[in-house]
Amino acid sequence: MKILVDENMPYARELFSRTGEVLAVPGRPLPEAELQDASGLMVRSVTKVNAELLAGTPVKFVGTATAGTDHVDDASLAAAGIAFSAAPGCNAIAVVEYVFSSLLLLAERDGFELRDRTVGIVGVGNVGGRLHKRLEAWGVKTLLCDPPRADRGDQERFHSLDELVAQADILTFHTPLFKDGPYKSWHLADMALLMALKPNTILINACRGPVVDNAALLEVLKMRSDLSVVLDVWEPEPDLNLDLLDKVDIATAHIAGYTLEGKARGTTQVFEAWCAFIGQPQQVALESLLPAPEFGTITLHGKLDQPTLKRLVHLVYDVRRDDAPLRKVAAKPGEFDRLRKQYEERREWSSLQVKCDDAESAAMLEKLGFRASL
Ligand SMILES: NC(=O)c1ccc[n+]([C@@H]2O[C@H](COP(=O)([O-])OP(=O)(O)OC[C@H]3O[C@@H](n4cnc5c(N)ncnc54)[C@H](O)[C@@H]3O)[C@@H](O)[C@H]2O)c1
Ligand SMILES: O=C(O)[C@H](O)[C@H](O)COP(=O)(O)O
Repeated sequence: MKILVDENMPYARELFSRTGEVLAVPGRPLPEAELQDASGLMVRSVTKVNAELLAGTPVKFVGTATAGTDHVDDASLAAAGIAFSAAPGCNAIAVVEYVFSSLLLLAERDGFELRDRTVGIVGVGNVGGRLHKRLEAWGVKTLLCDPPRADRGDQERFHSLDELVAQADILTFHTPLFKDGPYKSWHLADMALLMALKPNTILINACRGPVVDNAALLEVLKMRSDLSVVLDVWEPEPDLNLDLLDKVDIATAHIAGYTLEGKARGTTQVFEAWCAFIGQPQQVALESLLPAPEFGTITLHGKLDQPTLKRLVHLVYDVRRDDAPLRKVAAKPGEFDRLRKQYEERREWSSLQVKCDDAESAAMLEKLGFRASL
């Protein structure tokens, strides 16, 4: 049995080879000839998959090691009798830590306390929900917008997008990309929304590029120098708008979810789904795969204030390590994908053990996702 796996899926070779012959291939472009004798296809978000691509091939299972699924036409796969499985939530912690890393950087640059700001979260699922919890733990006021959850009668207090725009100092998008339908998110942030943002708003997009109308954003940034913008995702990718890149404050190559843990979870979630599909169920413990973190333990004396939190956060992941390389190479074709393929190992905050002499600081660090002890 031959299984094609995206070459950007850590641990895929060693796991999938337990069940068959594995071939690691680039995701963009996918070498389609290899599908002719493949039973399974494991992709990431850069590979567009539909029944047409797989017609006439023996592929019976498609897995994506990603949270987003807009690159897969799952309805056409279902109609063709091809099973599909994704990896919901696999990299949610990574995206939350990306957002914190960015906000703490901007807070230091502009001299504000996060606790004095209101954060509007659009899309309160795996990413938005965790972001909400960690911001609340740090004492930051949040406003939540999630019409699908509100319509399902979820107990959380939700607001309209207009309310968030009117009240939030920071607006961060974490929705799937829906091109149509009742919860269409394509160009959710359009010219009108962008012009209506409060003075000095920070806008973050780490979900899908087209959720923010990039052409409109560029026009607005030419008129409004008060706004700060963090973009991890672009419209389009990989050929992002270089004028827009120049104007945003933090720019990265769709790597917000790229912790080793996040990617490995994506691989294991899809591997377990594949094993169940072929009738050989097995579970994989993430810890059995991951190497020990580079920076194990650090000692913290006294109280945890914002500058100290920033130092800890940036010790594990400083978003500038991804911003500068993108700006250097973005004009060259192929470099956006190269940065993503050759991504230097990044770990989650839980990889850092913080020894504290203050019980309150230790409790706070634990709530935020670090490992802390007294
Ligand atoms: N930049 C990255 O590396 C990266 C990593 C992970 C996920 N993502 C993207 O972020 C998205 C969110 O990830 P997730 O894991 O939280 O997904 P999720 O499905 O767990 O949560 C999405 C939430 O958005 C809500 N939603 C749907 N349509 C909405 C709308 N129009 N307005 C407001 N809310 C809406 C849903 O009800 C849901 O609660 C993914 O779909 C993916 O596209 C990007
Ligand atoms: O939806 C996701 O999970 C992320 O956007 C995804 O992980 C981005 O990385 P890619 O799949 O493109 O390698």
